[in-house]
Amino acid sequence: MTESPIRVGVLGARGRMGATVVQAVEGAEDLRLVAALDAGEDLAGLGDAQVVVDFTHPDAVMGSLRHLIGHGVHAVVGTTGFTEQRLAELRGLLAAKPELGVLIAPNFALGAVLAMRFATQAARFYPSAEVVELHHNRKADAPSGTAAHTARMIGAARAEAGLAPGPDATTSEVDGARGAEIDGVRVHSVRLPGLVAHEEIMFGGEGETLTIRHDSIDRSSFMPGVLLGVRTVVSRPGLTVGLENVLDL
Ligand SMILES: NC(=O)C1=CN([C@@H]2O[C@H](COP(=O)(O)OP(=O)(O)OC[C@H]3O[C@@H](n4cnc5c(N)ncnc54)[C@H](OP(=O)(O)O)[C@@H]3O)[C@@H](O)[C@H]2O)C=CC1
Ligand SMILES: O=C(O)C1=N[C@H](C(=O)O)C[C@H](O)C1
Repeated sequence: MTESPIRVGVLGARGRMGATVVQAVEGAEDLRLVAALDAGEDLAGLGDAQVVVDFTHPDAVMGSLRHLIGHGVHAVVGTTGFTEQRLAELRGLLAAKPELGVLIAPNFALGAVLAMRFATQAARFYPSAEVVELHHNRKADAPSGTAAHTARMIGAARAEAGLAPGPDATTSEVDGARGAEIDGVRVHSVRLPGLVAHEEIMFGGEGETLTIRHDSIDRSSFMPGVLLGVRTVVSRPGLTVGLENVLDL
């Protein structure tokens, strides 16, 4: 007997990512699109969705997640803006719903996940690391969720290896010229029309540099990861942060 398709709802359905997700879900035989909502639409319109995919806005996502968890709906979230405080709140809400899964991934592109993994492996071998992320100029947040996640992963690997802050002789700077500091790692944001989503992770050491670069040149790059998330989250209770955990990297 064939299994019934997973019923999927999409939040942010008229946005750049949401519209691409709608198409991807419609094209998948084992999934059925049951709702596609955007800003201002009542979440009751999600109907009997089993899994909801959220690509909206950092200011909107927590409200939606509170509703989804309260109504027993699994969630796959690409929206950025997750702080430790937000994650702690979600863990608290999920504790009362042991069967429910929420997957939050700052980046659903396979290459971006691999780039972060490779960067984490490289981190302990170099005294200095910096991240440059480059995106389209319609992006709401800076730095990107991916760059923040990358910096945190590198920062953790550096701390575990007992590395001191990278050597840096800067004593005078224009505000912002050295980027934002996340867990001891400098992160720089570029916004230009024509770009989609790109990241360079740069390491410097004695007489050499190592650069790991990933480019999403089309939003279709995120879809295999999103669909994998939808198929996985229904049998993965609790909060999962990062697609690397689903891919078991
Ligand atoms: N994890 C990943 O792999 C990726 C993550 N992202 C992230 O996804 C998010 C969306 O990006 P993108 O698609 O480019 O943004 P867009 O602005 O193109 O799309 C967001 C859509 O969500 C709508 N929206 C806002 N609030 C709500 C709400 N409460 N309920 C339903 N819909 C809402 C917006 O409507 P309106 O415009 O009217 O406000 C808009 O149509 C960002 O945080 C981005 O960083 C993006 C790409 C990949
Ligand atoms: O807004 C985007 O476009 C993207 N957002 C995510 C992020 O902030 O990391 C993922 C990807 O970089 C595209």
